[in-house]
Amino acid sequence: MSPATKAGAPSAAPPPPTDENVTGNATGIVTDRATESTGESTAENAIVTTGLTKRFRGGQVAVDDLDLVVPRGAVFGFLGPNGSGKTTTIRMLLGLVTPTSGACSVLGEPIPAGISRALPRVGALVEGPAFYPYLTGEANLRRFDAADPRSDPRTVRRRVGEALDRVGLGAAAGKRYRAYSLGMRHRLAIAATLLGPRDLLVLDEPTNGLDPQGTREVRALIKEVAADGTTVFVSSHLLSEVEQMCTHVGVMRTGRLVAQAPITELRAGTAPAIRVETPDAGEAVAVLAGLGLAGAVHADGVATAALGDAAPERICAALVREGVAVRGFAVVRPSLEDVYVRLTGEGFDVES
Ligand SMILES: Nc1ncnc2c1ncn2[C@@H]1O[C@H](COP(=O)(O)OP(=O)(O)OP(=O)(O)O)[C@@H](O)[C@H]1O
Repeated sequence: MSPATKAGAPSAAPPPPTDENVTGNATGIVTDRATESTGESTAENAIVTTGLTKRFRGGQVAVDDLDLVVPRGAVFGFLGPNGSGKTTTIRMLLGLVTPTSGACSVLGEPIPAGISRALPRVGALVEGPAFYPYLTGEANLRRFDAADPRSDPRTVRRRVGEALDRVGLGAAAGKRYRAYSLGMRHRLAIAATLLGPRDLLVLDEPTNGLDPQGTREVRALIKEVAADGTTVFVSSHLLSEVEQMCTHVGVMRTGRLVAQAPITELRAGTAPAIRVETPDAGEAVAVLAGLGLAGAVHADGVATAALGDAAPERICAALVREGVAVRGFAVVRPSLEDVYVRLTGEGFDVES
């Protein structure tokens, strides 16, 4: 099997389901049953799933009754800890694994029935890239393209060149893959998803194993691709990453979707607070409470309270007026992690 086609290769043209690991289709995936039951338009949304469920042989429910809606044009962060069902969901969306029940549509096409119409417009990167180490980046992409029966060999030179330029590897096109840094390898994998015009990119943990610099590069690249109008569905277990890159987020936990919304909407659900660094934290709390701010407390030389409708500059002025030595003063917006903890009541394997 060539590296370009073996499971786990970045694939703009995933192979048909092998179903080596599926429990068959006892209840039958009703893929042509429209996803209308959710009332979500498959035309306006790049991905819609309804009750999507995957139970592996042995009874393991990897994905449980998933109703996912990814609007067109979004950078949708599919967030969840290890083992929460992200990859299995992505594999179902790409027709690589057959759902046990439920339905899904990609770019308005039911999967798997309409997969041949949807996939040419989808670039997908699932798990680790697999390229020939002794070939150049350009030659690897050419081989990769040749493995896609839908691609046109007459335009391969131009398309490969454009994809390499797009990911910033134009100058390194003639370098052997084995001489690429890890960041360059990830970029080449993304280039492989961009060998044709794509309406949707599906990227499974595209920054896995990258150093902070490489992570930043890939994040910037994803934003650039999205700015051109491509919808991006990207899985990650890193909250900070999703927060910096995505417009929308869906949070998975043990196979279930516990939240999905635009990031701004999720954050809006948690009120901002003020944070005062001072050696007079006890006095600061008294002043804050006196101003009517709720939840004023202090610990380790930091006084905090809910901001409410109060004007931060007035709070700061009042503290100084009352003789509190203000060393630091900030309005703290809740991070996605705060929201996640509030939603699920749990911590998260955060890595910033
Ligand atoms: N082929 C399989 N057979 C049996 N169980 C599986 C199979 N693939 C995945 N699972 C199980 O399904 C659950 C979800 O796995 P999945 O890989 O979808 O999670 P994930 O969120 O992508 O995790 P990670 O972030 O570690 O990649 C896990 O408990 C996993 O062990």
